[in-house]
Amino acid sequence: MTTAPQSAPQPEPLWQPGPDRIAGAQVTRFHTWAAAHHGAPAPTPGDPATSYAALHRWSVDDLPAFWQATAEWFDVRFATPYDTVLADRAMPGARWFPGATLNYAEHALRAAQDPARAGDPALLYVDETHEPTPVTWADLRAQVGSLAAELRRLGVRPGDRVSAYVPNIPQAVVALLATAAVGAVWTSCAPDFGARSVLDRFQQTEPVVLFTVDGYRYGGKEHDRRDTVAELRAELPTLRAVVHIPLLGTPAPEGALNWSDLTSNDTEPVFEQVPFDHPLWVLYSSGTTGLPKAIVQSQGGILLEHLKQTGLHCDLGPDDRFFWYTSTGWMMWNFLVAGLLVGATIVLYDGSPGHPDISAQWRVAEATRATVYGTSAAYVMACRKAGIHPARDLDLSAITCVATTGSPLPPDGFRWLHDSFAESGADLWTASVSGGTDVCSCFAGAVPTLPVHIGELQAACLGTDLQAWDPQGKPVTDEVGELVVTNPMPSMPTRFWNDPDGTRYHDSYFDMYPGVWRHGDWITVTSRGSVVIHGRSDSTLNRQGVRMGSADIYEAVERLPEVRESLVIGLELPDGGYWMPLFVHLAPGATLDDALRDRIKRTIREELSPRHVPDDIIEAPGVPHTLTGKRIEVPVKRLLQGTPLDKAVNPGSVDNLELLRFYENVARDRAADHAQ
Ligand SMILES: CC(=O)CC(=O)O
Repeated sequence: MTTAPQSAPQPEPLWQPGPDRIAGAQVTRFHTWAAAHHGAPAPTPGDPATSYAALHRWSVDDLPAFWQATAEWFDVRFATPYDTVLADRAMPGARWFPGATLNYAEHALRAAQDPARAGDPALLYVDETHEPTPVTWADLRAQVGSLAAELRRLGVRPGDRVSAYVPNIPQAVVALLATAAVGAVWTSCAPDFGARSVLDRFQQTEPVVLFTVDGYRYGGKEHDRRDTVAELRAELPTLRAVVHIPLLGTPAPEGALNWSDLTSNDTEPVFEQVPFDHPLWVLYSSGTTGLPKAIVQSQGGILLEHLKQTGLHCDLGPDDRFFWYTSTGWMMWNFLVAGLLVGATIVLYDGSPGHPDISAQWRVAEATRATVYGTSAAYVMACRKAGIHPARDLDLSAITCVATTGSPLPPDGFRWLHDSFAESGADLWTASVSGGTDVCSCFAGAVPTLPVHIGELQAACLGTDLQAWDPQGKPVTDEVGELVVTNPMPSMPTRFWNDPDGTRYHDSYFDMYPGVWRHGDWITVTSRGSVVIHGRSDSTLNRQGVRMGSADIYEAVERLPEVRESLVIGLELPDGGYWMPLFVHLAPGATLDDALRDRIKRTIREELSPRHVPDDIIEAPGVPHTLTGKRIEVPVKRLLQGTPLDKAVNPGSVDNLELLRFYENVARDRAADHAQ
């Protein structure tokens, strides 16, 4: 596989943490403590890169010691002790902390019991008015206690599924924590998902309760979802209760319970102590080519992994305000909630990133004094293109870190973030992170003690033996390979919900390299330990045996102001040939004439290589995405290969099904041309 030219051997970092930040980082303190108490190698004074590399090596070579240290460092409360840390390290099938019982929600609400913090905000809720509304730790705990008691009264038992069709509002967090307190299993969809998409998910998990809004506000408009809710109720026969959250102010429909009635008794929460591997929630894959995978993650596994991520990697603590722009239909929402585990205030924004204008997310960060702000790489690139200056025009002085995910952050995105904060004198840590729904976490990303190099994730995360492998299963460095993880992580799925013999789970990650997690991304692990993500390996472009990542092409092409978004597809033809069209969605006012075509080709040739230059450049009315905003490549490839639309894609998984008709027509026209 060829990729964008790699950085020179020792490039200048874009950013370097100062000595105070390194000394104050929680991972630094953890390292010193783990060396004293758990056999980690001693930190190398004055050399944070060597220190982190040694800590990471230890964390993957001695998994039990690392995870035991993590549990102790974060003071995880086991109601019954564990027999051993890792009884079986097989993948799939690893057995973590057998014998232990605990409760995730109990940990998320710990700060509420500190009298000094009970009146501080646990949640800061912001809608499109951009006016923050706090929910204190004490309020959050009381509401969770009340709702958990009501759920029990409704007959909800450990293991029952509790579903939610709600946006990113405080009620969603309360309902998740109450569900976890009971030991029931949470599952959510955002209310912009249509009925079919929700049913594809919830019909697999058969919930007994549905929390639902009547509608939501987005982009300055009200979106009434009462008809969809009625359809969900009709199609989910396992429901025993429906709880109505009147976001638009409508009365509860017939037979539904009122949110406020269930959450207003000031009841001490009772936390069911469940086994470590007891299911916490079911997340779903995008399901573009079939039913979404119903991914089960455990209470203990998520608790430990998220403590590690928020505390050691994002460096969050009680003084932080953690904002990630997300929805309840994306695992980054679950990751955002994890801020509570380390006592941080979490910022919930329910609204459009572009209302009233492209600066909306930055305004939320300003209004809430967010310290760590996460968003999508696509939003950063859109801000760059729009030419805004958020750090100059707003007071973003509380922000210490901007993190991105969703797709690789292109080098121009790193530069833009860094430069726009530097122009107002700020020292911004830019963290591009990558993982997935499958582990509800990151494999590589933020490390507060390491430098940031343009286009690179700082390092593999602790306890994650992340490697790039060639097709023979040999690790490669400074070369592109398949992203694999050679050791189990506690947040890996315990199973898929609807997969009794585990076949779908096994085939999703373990068929290429038995016993090793293969994620489906192309990556480079550099000799400096940083990581570059090149895109999905299931949509690889492969021209005459040379493999290329689509992300590299997007990055080059979308730098041109005329190109709003692009989609490249590589098609093996029946005659042994290869066709690689590039679809471009143009910016308003731009025209795809010969001059623009030439400029696109020249840009790709010069920035990547002649092999990356597409065979055709075709104007498209838009690029289809999954419901969590990722470009849809594989289904478009199938359409171009002649697969009918209803077989190429699961309609419930796409943001704009109509767009796919355009790609279907391209396939039809091509087939007609070839028939002549
Ligand atoms: C952490 C992630 O990898 C999030 C995503 O891109 O879905």
